[in-house]
Amino acid sequence: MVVAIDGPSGSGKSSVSRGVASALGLAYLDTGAMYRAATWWCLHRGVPLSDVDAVAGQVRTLPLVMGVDPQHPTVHVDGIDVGEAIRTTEISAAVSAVATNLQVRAELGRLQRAEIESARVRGRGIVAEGRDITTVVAPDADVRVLLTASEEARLARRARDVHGSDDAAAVEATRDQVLRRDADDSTVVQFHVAADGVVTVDSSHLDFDQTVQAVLDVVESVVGPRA
Ligand SMILES: Nc1ncnc2c1ncn2[C@@H]1O[C@H](COP(=O)(O)OP(=O)(O)OP(=O)(O)O)[C@@H](O)[C@H]1O
Ligand SMILES: Nc1ccn([C@H]2C[C@H](O)[C@@H](COP(=O)(O)O)O2)c(=O)n1
Repeated sequence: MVVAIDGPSGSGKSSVSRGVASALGLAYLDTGAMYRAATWWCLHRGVPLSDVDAVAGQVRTLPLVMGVDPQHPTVHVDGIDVGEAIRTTEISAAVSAVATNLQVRAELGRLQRAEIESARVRGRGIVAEGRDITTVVAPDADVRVLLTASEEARLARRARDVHGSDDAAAVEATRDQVLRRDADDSTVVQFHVAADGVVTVDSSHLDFDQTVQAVLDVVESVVGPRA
């Protein structure tokens, strides 16, 4: 089974997808982490992100290994564990420059399809999440979900993650990472409105466990109850 989940920043894609994959015994692919790893690789190799062709060339050499265990997802580039390095504010602020490079999207989309196919062939199945999984990378996935939440909920969640608080100052300091990034990313990919056949789950008024359950309910409604 392939489950595709898209949504804007802070909607809960990564954490909810891991919960769903764990519950169903599926692998888990964080495609945002692949764009972050590509950004880390370009900066590590001194490639200016404004040079579209140089970035694309560098990404074609990306020695990326994604660990797809939902309990312990990992990201290695050239043998280096970059799991923490790709979550820094520096990478979060820079990643849209790489994610809006259409040559990079073609290359990473190819790698993502290969990961999904490899899980499928091994008979394990996978939950893959990002911005264009339901529409471009795996439009033929068995289950396709758009996970949304209000701007207010998304900013508060990210503020709590990064600043340990969702007071006004923390929310303000989070705007760039959430709303500016979504605005930039939206110039090349659409993840605010569900495409035909994609089921919307709005988590604005759900807690984490309720949101995982809501997605599991969608899976069950599409593929039937688990054995
Ligand atoms: N339904 C929910 N209610 C409350 N908090 C939630 C809910 N879903 C996720 N969270 C929390 O919100 C934070 C952001 O979630 P997560 O990182 O999974 O979002 P994301 O959509 O993957 O964001 P990004 O695209 O920016 O990486 C996490 O701390 C997560 O535990
Ligand atoms: N399928 C995808 C996945 C991610 N992106 C972009 C959007 C973000 O700016 C960046 C990092 O994603 P995150 O870790 O915050 O989910 O990658 C994309 O364009 N397409």
